[in-house]
Amino acid sequence: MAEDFAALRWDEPDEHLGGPVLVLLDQTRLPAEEVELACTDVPALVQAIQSLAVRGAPLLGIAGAYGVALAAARGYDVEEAAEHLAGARPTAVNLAYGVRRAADAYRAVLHEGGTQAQASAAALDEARELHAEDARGSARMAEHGLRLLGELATGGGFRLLTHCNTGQLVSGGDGTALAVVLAAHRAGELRRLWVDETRPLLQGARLTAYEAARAGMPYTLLADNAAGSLFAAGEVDAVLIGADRIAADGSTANKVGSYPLAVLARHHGVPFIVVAPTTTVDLDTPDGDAIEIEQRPGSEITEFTAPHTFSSEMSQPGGGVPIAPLGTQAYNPAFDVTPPELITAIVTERGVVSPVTAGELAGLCAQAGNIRSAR
Ligand SMILES: CSC[C@H]1O[C@H](OP(=O)(O)O)[C@H](O)[C@@H]1O
Repeated sequence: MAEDFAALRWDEPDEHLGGPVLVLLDQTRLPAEEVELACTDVPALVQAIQSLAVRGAPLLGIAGAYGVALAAARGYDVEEAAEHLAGARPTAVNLAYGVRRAADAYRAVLHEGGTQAQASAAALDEARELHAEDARGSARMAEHGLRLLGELATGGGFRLLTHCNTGQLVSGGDGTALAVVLAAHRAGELRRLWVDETRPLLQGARLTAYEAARAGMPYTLLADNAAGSLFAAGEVDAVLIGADRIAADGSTANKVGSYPLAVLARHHGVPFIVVAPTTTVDLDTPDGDAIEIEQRPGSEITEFTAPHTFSSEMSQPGGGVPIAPLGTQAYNPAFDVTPPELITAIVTERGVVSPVTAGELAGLCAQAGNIRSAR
């Protein structure tokens, strides 16, 4: 595969499949296999979202919008589809936002007396626009983020640590945090990318390493527990992470393990940078306590499932190799919340918020037109 690739695509009606198809690169099979999932109905897409075959906040929004378009094009109940899609995963605000964008476009045409076919076309147009917006936004985040690193770093190239996966696999473009890393690499300014493996689902080891290798980046994989020793050794110039929901006060929900990195970064005087589009900011969620954190099956902790079989067994107890005594209870939040005071800057497509305050964030979102939440 070339360095760039598409995490999803819309295929026009296929006579064998009875209509349009949303094709996903199945991220649960990476890096062992590059397998495509052809979603022809909403339950299949919801399952793909819940199993993380398609994942990452911005891409969830794009997939949600295409899911509404798929329902409309195939004659399913669009309101039911929108509710099912928006509720597939609770934390990433982009999912509900993308669903709402396409559903509102569909409803508007019907409200104005348009036909079902016209309304269906409007939903697809909105999904495609959201997809294109995300790609454009990704490029702008990379620019803003690279400029910020230049202001923060001391020359000689950046040693950046990242957590989870925030590249082309979560976006219509190069991603969010990893888009900044890729821009640094392309500018010859990436000295080292430290990649947290990101237990339990290993998005770092499986996906970020996959993207970094394809891009030819100098990267090193590490166990999540090893990050502290890198900070202590002075080997990290900045931490760059994505986000799933940013509350109005700047509290940021991201993959579990992000908050400890923020504490380490503060202790060691290392910039902790969140990179996310303004569509990830939810002004109706006042603070971190109000963010719903997805709790995932304990079997993801108590069992190890080889990546090549993730899609079939990930959330079914007994599917993997037990790494804890049978019957062990496990605590498995998919995300944690970093308070604004531990965040050096939030980089968006509209610019950089630093320090992170409610006023600065609201002002930036107003510029972006995102003055209401996904609800
Ligand atoms: C830039 S969005 C990527 C974001 O999504 C990941 O969560 P998941 O893999 O569960 O979808 C993680 O929080 C990343 O930071």
